[in-house]
Amino acid sequence: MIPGKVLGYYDTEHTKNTRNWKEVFDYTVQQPTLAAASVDENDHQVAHWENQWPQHPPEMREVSEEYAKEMVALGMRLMELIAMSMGLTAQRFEEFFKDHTSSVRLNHYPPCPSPELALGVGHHKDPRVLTILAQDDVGGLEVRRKSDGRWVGVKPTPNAYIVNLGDVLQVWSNGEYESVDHRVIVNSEKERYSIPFFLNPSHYTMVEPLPELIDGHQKGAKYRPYNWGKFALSRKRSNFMKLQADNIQIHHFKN
Ligand SMILES: O=C(O)CCC(=O)C(=O)O
Ligand SMILES: [Fe+2]
Repeated sequence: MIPGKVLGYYDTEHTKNTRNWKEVFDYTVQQPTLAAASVDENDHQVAHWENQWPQHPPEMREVSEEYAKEMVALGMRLMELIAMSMGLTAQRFEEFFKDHTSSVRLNHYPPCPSPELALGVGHHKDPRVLTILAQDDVGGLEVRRKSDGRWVGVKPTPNAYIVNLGDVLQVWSNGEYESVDHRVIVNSEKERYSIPFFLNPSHYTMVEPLPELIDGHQKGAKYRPYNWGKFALSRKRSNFMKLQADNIQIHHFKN
């Protein structure tokens, strides 16, 4: 990764300190996207992330931007429905998305000569609010079933999205809704494409259980507040490195 460049093309993504068998193109929805400049809690500087569009194909930028706009609209609609499902007003989550840091990722998983030795993406839970995933017909996404811990393949359904709840919703709901452990396996014959849209709050959002869901008693909160921008930046950095320790996760904020 070029220092300072956080968007665009790369093939060095890591999950839990292991390199993934894939290449990626990342772009954010807001231009520029306001983000934390450093992981230091006392540093209040704001970074401006700019997308890195290639010159070819020339229509890529316009098509990608239009797709992202539609994804935000769908994501916010889903947030209204999720809010209502929790007994909240439909607009309850709106305040967290004023300067949202949402992004789109174009994933390409090339065929792998030794698929038993690699993963397209190692097992993880999405750290964000929601993921709306489009995948082609190859398959490879697996979710871990809670009842027996087994990996279950998510069959591709034509013209359908897969919606994953992320860790931020788990915290907002005080653990009532859970993010799901998932991974991507690769195969030796076919390349695979997927396009996740990640709905993320504004960088300055303090993520914490909603007061009305813990009866206003801080004692009942299962998580301590954390700053989304600092958390996201710390995760993003560790995505490009082989670290000795696990990267930061919501369980680090558990009470
Ligand atoms: O490619 C996929 O199906 C899922 C990718 C994924 O889990 C992620 O990017 O967080
Ligand atoms: Fe994921």
